[in-house]
Amino acid sequence: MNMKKLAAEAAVELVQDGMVVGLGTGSTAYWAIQKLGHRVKAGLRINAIATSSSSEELARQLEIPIVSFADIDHIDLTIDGADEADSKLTLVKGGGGALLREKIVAAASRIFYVVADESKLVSQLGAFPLPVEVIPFGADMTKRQIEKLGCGATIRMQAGKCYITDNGNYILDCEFGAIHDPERLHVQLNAIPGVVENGLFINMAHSVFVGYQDGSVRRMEL
Ligand SMILES: O=C(CO)[C@H](O)[C@H](O)COP(=O)(O)O
Repeated sequence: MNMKKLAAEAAVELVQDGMVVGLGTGSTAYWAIQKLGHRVKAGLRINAIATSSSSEELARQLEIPIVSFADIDHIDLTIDGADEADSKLTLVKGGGGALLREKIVAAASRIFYVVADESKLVSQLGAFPLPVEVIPFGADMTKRQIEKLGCGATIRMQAGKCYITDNGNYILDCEFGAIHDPERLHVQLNAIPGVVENGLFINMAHSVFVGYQDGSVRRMEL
């Protein structure tokens, strides 16, 4: 059972003609973009804005019209994945390294739908290391400052080199353990010079569509 595909397709059913749609990043958002591609081929008229170069490339292959922020003043609906979601719909995101663009796009969206398989639902955030995007200059110092907040941080690597985001930055994966006060941590992290953004998405998601092993999809709302 492809739980990610089920959840993604349920959310894409709600996309309407004429919308500006935010395209997420990752293996669940992949299925949403595929489904949107099918719907566009069948006549759905939308414009889309992508949260990563990889999602933009996929959308272009599927002939989904792509716009930029210069062309629009808001996004109607964004569909994106998550690494963790709790019962308040607070999220940890950034496992795919796209958290900054994902947060910019989500913040510009009237509706933000999260799509996930059931493994992403948690009673307590923090088992997944929190991704934090940092400027390369002084990254080792920024890392030490972040660690003073009570975590071990690791610079994300890819093929033996520092992973570079679409924005030319590094990702620090920060192991805080249980995150009891996400609002406070969010403020503390973003106050550190060198931190661009962190992967906590608080009061942003309107619904989380969860795909289950038995083939059902449940929509979580507050
Ligand atoms: O935040 C993200 C990318 O930066 C993804 O949404 C998150 O990592 C979930 O990915 P997947 O759907 O592959 O499990």
